[in-house]
Amino acid sequence: MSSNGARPARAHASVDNLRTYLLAAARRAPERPAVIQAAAGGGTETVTYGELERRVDRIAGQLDALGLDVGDRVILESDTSADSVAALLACATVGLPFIPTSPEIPDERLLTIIGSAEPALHLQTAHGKRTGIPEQVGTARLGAEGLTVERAPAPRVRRRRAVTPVDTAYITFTSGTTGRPKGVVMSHRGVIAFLRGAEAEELATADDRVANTSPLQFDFSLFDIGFTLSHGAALVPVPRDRLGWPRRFLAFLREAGVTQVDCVPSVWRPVLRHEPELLAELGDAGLVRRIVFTGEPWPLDELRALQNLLPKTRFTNGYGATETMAASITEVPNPLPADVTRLSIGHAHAGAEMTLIGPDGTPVEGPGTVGEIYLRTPSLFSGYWGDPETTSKVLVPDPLDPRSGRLVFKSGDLASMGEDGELYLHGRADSQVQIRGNRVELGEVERRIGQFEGVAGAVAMVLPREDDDPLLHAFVLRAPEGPALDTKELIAFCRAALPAYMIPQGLHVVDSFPLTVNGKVDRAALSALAVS
Ligand SMILES: Nc1ncnc2c1ncn2[C@@H]1O[C@H](COS(=O)(=O)NC(=O)C[C@H](N)c2cccc(Br)c2)[C@@H](O)[C@H]1O
Repeated sequence: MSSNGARPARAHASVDNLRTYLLAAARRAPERPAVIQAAAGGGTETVTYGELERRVDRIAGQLDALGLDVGDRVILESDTSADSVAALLACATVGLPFIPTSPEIPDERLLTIIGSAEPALHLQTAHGKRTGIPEQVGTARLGAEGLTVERAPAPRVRRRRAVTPVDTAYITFTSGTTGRPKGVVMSHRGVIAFLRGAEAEELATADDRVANTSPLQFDFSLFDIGFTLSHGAALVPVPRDRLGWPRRFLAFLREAGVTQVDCVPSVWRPVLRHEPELLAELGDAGLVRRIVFTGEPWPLDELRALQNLLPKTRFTNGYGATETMAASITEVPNPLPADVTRLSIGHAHAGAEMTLIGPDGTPVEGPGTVGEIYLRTPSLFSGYWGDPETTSKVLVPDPLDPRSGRLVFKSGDLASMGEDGELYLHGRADSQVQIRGNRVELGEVERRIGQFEGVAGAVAMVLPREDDDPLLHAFVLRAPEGPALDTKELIAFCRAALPAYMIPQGLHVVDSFPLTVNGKVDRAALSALAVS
């Protein structure tokens, strides 16, 4: 306790704190651009590392004045921007876990998150439209003066004096497969451990300008922020309303001089369909030198089409789960050799290791043998918020060293080792499905359909039926301006290569895939399509 016994003064960010780690560049070169963003009146504006740090300190002081304690949660409802980055670094400075949420999530989902996380404060931008925040939660807005408190949070007893690396940096709520959102709790130490591993891959330099295209609540955005700032590079948040308009999206990338684009595969679909030449011109102009993608398998013909337009661009496949931020970052050859039918997820990033474990709990041997990926890594999450039981199902004793006390992440992803020593995904363990007693490799079905002329992508899933065995459905994405798809021919094409039980019984040709708020194919929405 401090000398006069009064409430201890707040010990701000210490070692291994997200703020200290991400603002290191502000020491070295405060005049360098940290964030380049769309300006209100058109064009772009630049916030330097020095200016960013000033905003962080101002907001940290305002948060400090609210009398919250280390560990009290702050909901940060915003898109990625200089202000929201400053706000999350300010939270990290004073030890307040931030819960990133996007303005577009529905009210009831926000209320579910509030019910679970019981935050002290809801923070949105000056233009934020959210209303109806429960009385017990303080509210504030982010603007030119930093924080403007509308309803002060109830005062807390400050029991903690320091912010330590094991304290929570953020909690991000994923829509768990059960539909009930799970809060993934990530410590400062965890997220920094992953970012250090990513740095070792030497993907960027301080001269890079990295476009962020994901919503803030998707940890891909937290990766973009952490990756970019830890390299002393410039973060370029792409305004959400441009992502759907290829011409505006590409014009923005050109205007901001973007050298690296981080996005999920679905972001490129409309660009490929409507503005391939404009994209090729960006590559010719020496922009978009690297594309980083993650989140789900990318249909190879789409990836190949993109590579044809960008022969000089490097492609990086990032694989992993929010519970460890990610696991591997793998260079994809450009062009992808013609005989390659699946992307590898390589091997774990520096500082981590993926092991394939069989149903009996021992490592699987030999190429081609499928096992579940267990990840040994320092970037493990702390657990699911308020749910130790579900946590214990994925943070498990290391099967190769159970007495050590070390926990590993049981990923739920199946993979096998290729002849090349690299790992290849085989889908989710919990979506391994049986049709008439035979195990169906959904990825196998999707790959075969994807090879059919005129198909731009396929999603296969097994849907249950009342009092009958489940049915195998396939949703087929037509290639833009491709030939009309003859489903009988497509089924015959599948029969030529797949066993009978892997032939889709329900075939649905679609012009686009529904997407989740994080930009992934929305399988729940597709399954609803099948029964309608
Ligand atoms: N590259 C792939 N190919 C195929 N299937 C992938 C890939 N990346 C994931 N997945 C799937 O998505 C699951 C996980 O989803 S998640 O928790 O929302 N996380 C994510 O998607 C993103 C992930 N946290 C992340 C965040 C930042 C940087 C990177 Br680099 C990666 C994994 O368990 C996989 O099933």
